[in-house]
Amino acid sequence: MRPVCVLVGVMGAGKTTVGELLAARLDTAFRDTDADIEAAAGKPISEIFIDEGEAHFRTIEEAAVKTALGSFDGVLALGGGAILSDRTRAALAGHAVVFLSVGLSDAVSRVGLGAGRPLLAINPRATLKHLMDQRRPLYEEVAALTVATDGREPEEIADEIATRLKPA
Ligand SMILES: Nc1ncnc2c1ncn2[C@@H]1O[C@H](COP(=O)(O)OP(=O)(O)OP(=O)(O)O)[C@@H](O)[C@H]1O
Ligand SMILES: O=C(O)C1=C[C@@H](O)[C@@H](O)[C@H](O)C1
Ligand SMILES: [Mg+2]
Repeated sequence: MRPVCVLVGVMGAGKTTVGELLAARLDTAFRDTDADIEAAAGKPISEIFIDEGEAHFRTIEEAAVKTALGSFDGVLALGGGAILSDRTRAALAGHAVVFLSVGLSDAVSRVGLGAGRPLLAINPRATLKHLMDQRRPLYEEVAALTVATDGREPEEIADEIATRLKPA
């Protein structure tokens, strides 16, 4: 069993929003590893960061991604930093990974003050810029498709992915 596609991208790229729409279009289920982690921990990711720290979050995130990749056949969204793990990037080889790209100004306007996103608690704009610069090569490394999202409605993005996922 494998996901029909796996969405990656920085916070605010629209993985959750577009993923839900895409799953509905493809008549399949949607799953988000951030939600899996919160359900298993019984608390929000922001509290996991406060109580156990980011390193612990990354460990449980790697396990959550591995589980989902092997047990789910719908549309899967990963957390924005999941691709930081070498093992996760290796596990994504051969999957239909879609990188939702977004520029800094659209990402900042989408995440606002970063509520619920612990890494954006301080200076969201500068932090997002740093994360985007650091991670873009990793998203590109794992992606089979890159879809630009700036200035576009989530429905239009989901339609493009559905079209491009279809075998020629
Ligand atoms: N294409 C878009 N145009 C305008 N707003 C969008 C678009 N995609 C997502 N949004 C909005 O941006 C916000 C962030 O989107 P979303 O939560 O889907 O991002 P994400 O990539 O899942 O982020 P995270 O990595 O933090 O989970 C939401 O308020 C959503 O409604
Ligand atoms: O970009 C990141 O590192 C994160 C993105 C979110 O999806 C969550 O996984 C968490 O807030 C960390
Ligand atoms: Mg999300």
